[in-house]
Formats: sequence, C-alpha cells, structure tokens
Amino acid sequence: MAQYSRISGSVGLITLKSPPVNALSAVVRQGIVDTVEKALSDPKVKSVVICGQNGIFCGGADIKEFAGNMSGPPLVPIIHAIEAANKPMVAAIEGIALGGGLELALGCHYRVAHAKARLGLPEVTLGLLPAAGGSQRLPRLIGVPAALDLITTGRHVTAAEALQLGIVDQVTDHKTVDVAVKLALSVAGKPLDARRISTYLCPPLSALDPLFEEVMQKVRQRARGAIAPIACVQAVRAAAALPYAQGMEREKELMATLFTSGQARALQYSFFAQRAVSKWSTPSGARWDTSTPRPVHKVAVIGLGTMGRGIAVALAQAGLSVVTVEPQEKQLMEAKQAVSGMLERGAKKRGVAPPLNNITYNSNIQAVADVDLVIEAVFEDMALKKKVFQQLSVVCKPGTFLCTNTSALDVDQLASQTRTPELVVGMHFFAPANVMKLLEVVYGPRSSPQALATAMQLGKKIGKVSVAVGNCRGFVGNRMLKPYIEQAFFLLEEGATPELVDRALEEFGFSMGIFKVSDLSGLDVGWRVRKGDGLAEPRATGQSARIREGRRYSPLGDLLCEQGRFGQKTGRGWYQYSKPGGREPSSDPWFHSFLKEYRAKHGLVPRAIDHQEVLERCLYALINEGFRILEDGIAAGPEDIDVIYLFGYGWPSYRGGPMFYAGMVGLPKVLDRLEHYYQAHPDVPYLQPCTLLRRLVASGSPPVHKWREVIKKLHSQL
Ligand SMILES: CCC/C=C/C(=O)SCCNC(=O)CCNC(=O)[C@H](O)C(C)(C)COP(=O)([O-])OP(=O)([O-])OC[C@H]1O[C@@H](n2cnc3c(N)ncnc32)[C@H](O)[C@@H]1OP(=O)([O-])[O-]
Repeated sequence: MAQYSRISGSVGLITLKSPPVNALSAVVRQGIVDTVEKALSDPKVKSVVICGQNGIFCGGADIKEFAGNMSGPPLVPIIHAIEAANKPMVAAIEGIALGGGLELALGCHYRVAHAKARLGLPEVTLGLLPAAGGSQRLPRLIGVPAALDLITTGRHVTAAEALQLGIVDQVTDHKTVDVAVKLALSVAGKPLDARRISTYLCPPLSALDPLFEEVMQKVRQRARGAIAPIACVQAVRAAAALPYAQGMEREKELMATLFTSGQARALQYSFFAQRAVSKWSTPSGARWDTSTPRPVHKVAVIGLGTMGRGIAVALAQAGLSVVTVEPQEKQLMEAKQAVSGMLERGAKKRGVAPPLNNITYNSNIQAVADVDLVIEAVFEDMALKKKVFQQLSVVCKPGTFLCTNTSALDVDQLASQTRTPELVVGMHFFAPANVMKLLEVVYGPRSSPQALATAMQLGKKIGKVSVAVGNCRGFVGNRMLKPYIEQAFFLLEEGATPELVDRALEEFGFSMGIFKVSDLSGLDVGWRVRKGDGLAEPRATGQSARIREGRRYSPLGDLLCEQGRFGQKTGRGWYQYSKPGGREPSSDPWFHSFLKEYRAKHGLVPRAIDHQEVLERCLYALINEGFRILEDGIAAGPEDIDVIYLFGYGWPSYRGGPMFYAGMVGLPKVLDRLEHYYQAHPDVPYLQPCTLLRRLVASGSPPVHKWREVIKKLHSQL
C-alpha cells in the first residue's frame, strides 16, 4: 500500500509500504494512484515527496507477480501521471531504488538520495529490460554510453556515483525525507517543463551508429546466448533515435518478447532459488530458523596452497582476523607474498586500504589455539587430512568449529579423528576461492545444527552463496560432474572430437567446453583420483581395457596423462598450446591421429555425432545424477542443486540450473532420452533413469517448485 499525509503545511508525503523492500505490487501501485490523485487535488498541497518506509525507497516491481496474471494498474501510466503533474514531485531515496523503483524516481521532477543509497536498473539480471520508461528516460538524463553501461549490466551505483552521473540532484547524510521536504518547499510553484525527463533529447553523440555496433558486439560476446542484454541495447538505441512516445512503443514491444521468454522465467527462478538456499534444512530435521549460529571473529586457515590462499584472502577482506599455518618456512614466505599481493590488488580495485594486518602467518599449528573456527585446506589426501584433524582436536580451544575444504573426501571420517565430531563440517570452496561465489557447506551425520548454521553464516559474511549439502563422494557439484565428464569421454570414443563436444556445450551457454576446462584445471587432477580409486592402471588391450568393475570405462584421460599431457600447464592436453602455460587452445593433429589409432585398436567404428546428442548425453546424465542426489537426500531441493551449478560450475544463468532446465525441456523427454541411451549403452549405469525422475513423470511432471512434495513422499515410502 501507499500512505498519504500532509507535512510542513504544503507538502504531500506519499510513503510506500510493502515489506521487506517496498516492491511495487498491485496494491502498492493502486496506492500510488490513489495518493497521487489526493495530493494533486488538494489545493493546500504545493509539492509532493515520495519515499518508502523503513529506510528503503523501493526494490522495483514485485518479482513474485511475474509468474501469475498481472492485475492492478500498470506502472507506465502511473509514472507518466507523476511526470505530468503540475506540482513538483520529489523522490526521497533511502536504501535502494532499483528497477521500477528507480523508474518511479526518474518520473519525479527531483531526486534526493541518502549517501548510503544504491540505485540501479537490474532488470537485465531477471531476463527483462527497464520497461517502465527506464530505457527511455535514463539515456535522456545521463547520456547513451553511461545508460548503456547501467542497463546492460544491471549494476548498482552508489549515491555518489549517481550524483556524478546526474541521476540524482542531491545526496545527503541527514534524514533524506527532511531534505526532500525542504527541497519540495523551495521548488513549489516553479516551472516544471525543464524537469520532465521524457521531453529531453539524448545528449548528442557524433558517431552513434559505430558506438551501438561496438556495444552490441561486446554485449553479444558477454551475453553468450542471453537475449535480455541485446534487447536492452535495442531499447536504448530507440531512445537515441526516436521521439519519446515511439521509443516507449519499442520498449514495450521488446519487453513483451522478453517477458514471456523461458530465459526470464529461468533468471527469476534463480533469483528466488538463491534466497531459498539460505533457508536450509537437513533430513534429520535441523533448520535455519531453529539453529543458532555462534559468532566467529577469528578463523584459522591450515595450508597455504592455491585454495588456502584464496580462502585467507576472502576471510581477511570480510574483516575477519585470520591465522594462517603452513609448516614449511619457504612455502610460508611465498604464500605471504602472494596473499599480500592479492589483498593489495583487491583493495586497489575497491579503492580501500588492503587489510594486510588482518592476517598472521605461522609455521606452528599451536598458533590456532584461540581461534573460533578452523578451515583445513591442505593437499587432498585423506591420511594427511586425518593427521591435521587429530592435531587440531588437541590444539584448539574447546568449542572450536573444525571445517575441511575437501572437494570430495568423507567429512565423517575426518570428524571421527576428533573428540568433537559434532563441531566438524565441510566448507568446500571453489577456485579461486576469493572470487568464486559458491560455498558447499557439508554436514556429516554427526555435525551439529549449530556447526552447520555457523558455517552457513560465515559463508554469508564473506559474500558467498552458501548451500548446505549432505556428505557423499563429491558432495553435489563434483558428484554430478562425474557422469557428465564420463559421457564426454565416451563420445570421443564413438566419433566426436574435443572441438565438437566443446562447441556444443559453448553454444548451450557454458563459457568453456568440458575439454577446455579439463586442460585449464589439469588432467592430472582427475588422473590422481582415478589412480587412488584403482581405476587408472593400464590394462590388457581389447574390450577389458575399457571395462572397470563391470562398467564401461574410458582410459583416454589416463593415456594422455601417461604421455605427460596435463593440459595448459604442459602446453598439451586435449588441445595444444603455443607453450606450457599458454591459454589459447588450438586443435592438435597429434591428438586426432592418436584418437584414430585408439579407436582402431579397440575396434571402435566412429559414427557421426551431432550437437543434440552431445547435449543430451552429457547434460541428461548430469541431471539424472541430480535426481539421485535428491532421492538420497544429499540436497534438500532442486534449488540447492541449481544454485550450486549456477555459481560454481558456469551453468548459463538464463537456463536456470540443471534441474530447472530439465523441467523446461520436459521431464518425460529427459526420461525418454535417458531410456533410449541406456538401452544403447547398458554398461553405463549413469544413464539408467532413476526412481525420482520416473516418479515425477508418473505424477504428471509437476513444476520444479512442487518437486519437494514428491521427494517427501518418496522418502516416506523408503
Ligand atoms: C514494467 C515493470 C518493469 C520493472 C521491472 C522491475 O522492477 S524488475 C525488479 C527489479 N528489482 C530487482 O531486481 C531487485 C531485486 N532485489 C534485490 O536485488 C535484493 O533483494 C535487494 C538488494 C533489494 C535486497 O537485498 P538483501 O540481501 O537485503 O535481501 P534479500 O535479497 O534476501 O531480499 C529480502 C526479501 O525480499 C524479497 N525481494 C527482494 N526484492 C524483491 C522484489 N523486487 N520483488 C519481490 N520480492 C523481492 C526477497 O525475495 C527476499 O524475500 P524472502 O526470501 O525474505 O522471502
């Protein structure tokens, strides 16, 4: 709703009221219509201030409404009426003015912002464009280049930047409404023609066409298949080229295409999924709202390899006190230099002082005696990690949470090395840990709800999207990756090339195909794991070389590693590079003839494989494992899996994550194709459709937000 009052004698005050962010729901829009009418028809009112309750101006359109039938008055005529008003309208912006909220403010004749406010048009991140006049007013106000930047990226700007760009007229440290009222009093009765942004022409630019061409090219490259950023450029181009009314028509047309697109649905799903994962629960009944985290001020990081360094930087940047431990003096000194460099570069980017003093460097593990929480990040070796946990159990003060950054090992085995298994959880960061947003927080069977809540809270504090997951080999993300990689190897055996597989995945929206990623992260990583599992030893030729434990196995990756082809670091992998450490992959004739020989040796007759088969085999195998993870209760819901893939594995955001994507494709189709491929490859268990997928299809393939009900039923029957 919106509340109306008259203050200081002649100022009408309209307050938006719709917690938590005063989104423009149907009720709020109706409230604005009613209160603006009241203010304009009251002869005592000479000017009007619009603000939001609880220090928040407005978070934009109510995203929840997008999924249903929109009702209530539309926003565009409301903003037109405000702009056309014959009394000065002043927006008092506190907290945020985002999307429709900023568009509402742009309809006002004046804008005052609090110094701590943030403004932006983030519609593009929801698969939309600012279609309440934002794409037409902003370029008229601040010029085409700056508007393009804001609208195509959706980035928020500070009040200071908004002032510099000309989005707001005034920034204040005082009570924003008081300052806005003062301004409203001072401008009462003054002419308003020059304050109506829709009447402006975009500031002239000499080479408009080349500018748009250049921007479009850049945006296309960055968008990798997303349609909203392209539509945003087209809308701004209309602002630059057309009169306002025609520009608005174009804005409406473009929005209509976006609004009903699968991409917008996917991005809006992902917005709510991100928020849903913070409301975690476990099969044993622990929940986010009944578990109290303990405050964490001082954290230890054990091991300063690549992961440990990134974790230490992330913690220090969030203002935590960090105690690092690396037993070898030489490595410790090298790490100190590297970490300091990372902190300095990060601080320079953000224009702040580097938090160098937040970190201490130690070679003795005794230094962690008084920390609140430890993150172990030593080499991925169970025996070594066990030893560290035994030491931590002795050295740390009672009650210290002990976390491991393992990416796949059994958290419970580590917990059993300590006297306090209830205080042990996994904190699986993704490289580079100071950049990547994802954190898998892994609870073992004995982890206490408080330990889980504390790790989740710490993740939030350091800016991560944290997802609580159960304990199993590879947890959620890496467990699903296994069948995906396996299918890619099999496709090479059957006739595909790394180039073909990567192209199909990149056209789908991944920034890099699977073989390029493998070259980047190092083929030796997976080789070490397969060797550890007893899979990678050379076998006799013939069929048995391609069977392990009764299942189909491809030794291709092992064979490359045996040749010292570890990927980018050795200059050779699935592709070749100009030198060891080279970044630009190019097709490698050696690999192609090797593959030919390999197929001939194993009696494999290559066949034509198209992009569709690549996508179906790789992605449906991954999705099938996702369903198994839900079946096993390792992830609480499809949102958890999707958020993990969106933030940790480069899944294209406009496809909403693998489980959402399965729903978009249609669960019966996914089931049908898996059945088809399983029939063709009965020695590949990952292709066998799992029970939950069958159950969902049998229940009429409900939308993704209803899957939890089916999962619950399935669990109750097990
Ligand atoms: C023609 C029309 C054209 C206009 C289009 C638009 O305006 S498009 C819109 C353009 N606007 C945007 O894209 C802004 C989207 N919002 C944001 O970026 C952030 O939420 C924030 C910066 C506003 C606050 O961050 P924060 O970390 O402080 O808090 P938080 O993120 O945890 O959110 C708290 C709660 O508020 C909820 N909620 C929030 N916004 C909306 C909304 N618009 N709607 C509905 N709900 C919304 C959110 O779900 C959560 O609910 P829960 O889980 O408690 O039930």
